[in-house]
Amino acid sequence: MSRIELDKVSVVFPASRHTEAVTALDKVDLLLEAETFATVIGRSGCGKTTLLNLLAGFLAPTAGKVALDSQPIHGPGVERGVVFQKNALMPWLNVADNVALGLTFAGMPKQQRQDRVGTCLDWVGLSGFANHRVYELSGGMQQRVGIARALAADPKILLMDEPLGALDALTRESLQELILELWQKAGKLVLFITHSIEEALFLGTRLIVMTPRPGKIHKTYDLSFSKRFLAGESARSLKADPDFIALREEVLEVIHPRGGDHGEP
Ligand SMILES: Nc1ncnc2c1ncn2[C@@H]1O[C@H](COP(=O)(O)OP(=O)(O)OP(=O)(O)O)[C@@H](O)[C@H]1O
Repeated sequence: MSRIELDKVSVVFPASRHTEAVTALDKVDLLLEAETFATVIGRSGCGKTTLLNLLAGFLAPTAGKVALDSQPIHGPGVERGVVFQKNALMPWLNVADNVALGLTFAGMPKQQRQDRVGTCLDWVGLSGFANHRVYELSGGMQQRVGIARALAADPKILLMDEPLGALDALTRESLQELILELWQKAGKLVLFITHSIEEALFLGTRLIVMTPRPGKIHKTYDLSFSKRFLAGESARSLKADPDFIALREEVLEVIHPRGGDHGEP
């Protein structure tokens, strides 16, 4: 059972010759329990990626504690899988070898590795593409490879930084549904950053709304739309639900206050 804990976490990027010091996160407290699907939304610069980088172990806090299962995070680890908007696949490797990359580094025996890669490709609907080069795949298929690669090592938590941000609307919707099905099947704790309020509301069981300067968690919401989707309701009817629309307006008001400044979310 995985559990993420942030205790009064601050991240300050020091001033440089050309820039002032930035408080990317200011005394952030957060507790995420196993099997939560946490979505994170907020204006550009509110500290979303900084939060994910702390959990991935790419960054250390300036103050406070970041822990996974009560153990402080000191650097990257196989128990944390990461998916980025640009999936950083190796173009000279085929799909299966890209998915196997971490397993190869970890020294997993070949047969076991092949079985695991086969399972993960099956999960993301790419069974027939194991021998394709990644440049032969569409953007959506490449993101599926990135997701399969992150799942291959069977991480406890999955960290996703705008994984669907570069995709067209239809591909994005189908991958949202795939990600929910994988989440249900694999039972991971997920942290998912997005700029789309609709996506954040649809996918999350816990929505984290952040505000900038300094980066803070403004409010969190417990949500049930994704569970209702997995129980059989259609995505379209959920997104038209009055509760969904009311929450969308409420969150929009925090991110883009009416009469306030109107930067990109
Ligand atoms: N390595 C760094 N050095 C200096 N400042 C940084 C660094 N990384 C991030 N920042 C600053 O910290 C703040 C938070 O950045 P972060 O990337 O976490 O925001 P974000 O919410 O993910 O933004 P976006 O939605 O645009 O990706 C921003 O003001 C950013 O300019």
